[in-house]
Amino acid sequence: METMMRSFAKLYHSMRLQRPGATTTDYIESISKARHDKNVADDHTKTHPCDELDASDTSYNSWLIEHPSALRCFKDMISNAKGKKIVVFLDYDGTLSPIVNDPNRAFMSDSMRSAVCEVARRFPTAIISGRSRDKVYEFVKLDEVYYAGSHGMDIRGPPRQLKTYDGKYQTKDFDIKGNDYVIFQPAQEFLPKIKEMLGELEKKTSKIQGVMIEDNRFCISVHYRHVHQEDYDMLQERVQCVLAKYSSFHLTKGKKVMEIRPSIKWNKGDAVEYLLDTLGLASSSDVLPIYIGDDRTDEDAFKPLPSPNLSFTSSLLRAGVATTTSTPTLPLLTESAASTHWPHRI
Ligand SMILES: O=P(O)(O)OC[C@H]1O[C@H](O[C@H]2O[C@H](CO)[C@@H](O)[C@H](O)[C@H]2O)[C@H](O)[C@@H](O)[C@@H]1O
Repeated sequence: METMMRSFAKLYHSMRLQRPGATTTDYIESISKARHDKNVADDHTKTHPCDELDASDTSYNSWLIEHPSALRCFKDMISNAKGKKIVVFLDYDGTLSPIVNDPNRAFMSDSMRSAVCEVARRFPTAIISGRSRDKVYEFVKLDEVYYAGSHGMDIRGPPRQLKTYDGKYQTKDFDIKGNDYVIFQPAQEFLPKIKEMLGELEKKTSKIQGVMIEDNRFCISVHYRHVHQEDYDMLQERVQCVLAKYSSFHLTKGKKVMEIRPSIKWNKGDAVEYLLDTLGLASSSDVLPIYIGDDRTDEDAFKPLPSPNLSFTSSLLRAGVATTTSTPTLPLLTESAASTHWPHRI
């Protein structure tokens, strides 16, 4: 218990420190201030209950009761973990690395790497990111961790074939040390279209200053952090124009980024379930999965987590990240509702 507490404390400490100007004492207090500071608010947080309501607001307070912050309830969380098998899921951008202007330079600090490594040596740990799996590995460089890239559509997980998929989408893999894995890629059939779309997006947006298109393998990110606000409409129209030709794709929104994803019912939450299943822990009542993330797509991952009384939000991390950006928002074009059954298209 003691060692478990130390490993998590180290991880939380690293997350707190990556927030510019953060100290361990001002952390919680700064959140409500950040919500009202127009200069530091990130577009992404505006519609979140945590950000629209005042700390004295009763609905905000009741929301907090249902979604206690992991940092504020750290001790409770640890005592709830007594006797449980812990599995740790982590987002990358904004969680293990700070939000920075250049997506190619979102490096992880050495102290964060060592904290994640320590946690991963004690508990099964996976990083689930919107980035390509290779890119996240390039940043993290830890072999102790499982990786899921492309919002969970590219998983390198435990070597367990699942009957549910009848061998479909699963291929065997191993690393240089001879460790076995299974790669799970439920969106393989979309790869040719994604390649095509990448070319079209690059052509259509090349004249708009500041656009950056990132190939995340099973999805595409169109970054607009450096685009002039007066060009937002033009960018939006051009992306929409390309997307209109590809009916089996849809858009979701992140921090100053539009994410183009295949329309299948598969997100970070499904990746969490898949990993628990392949770890042989899906139906065990003594399992405590912990997910830490800062973005809206991470909320998909909270959904499959069991018993609400053991679920904690990372709203403080969200607010912490929100203070690092200040540019205005590009409205979301479309966001499809997820259907409930795999393998539906959505
Ligand atoms: O699921 P995640 O790992 O959080 O990935 C979401 C997006 O993260 C990255 O973009 C974000 O971080 C960049 C670096 O700090 C920042 O410059 C950008 O504005 C953010 O949106 C990544 O580059 C995207 O591809 C992911 O979709």
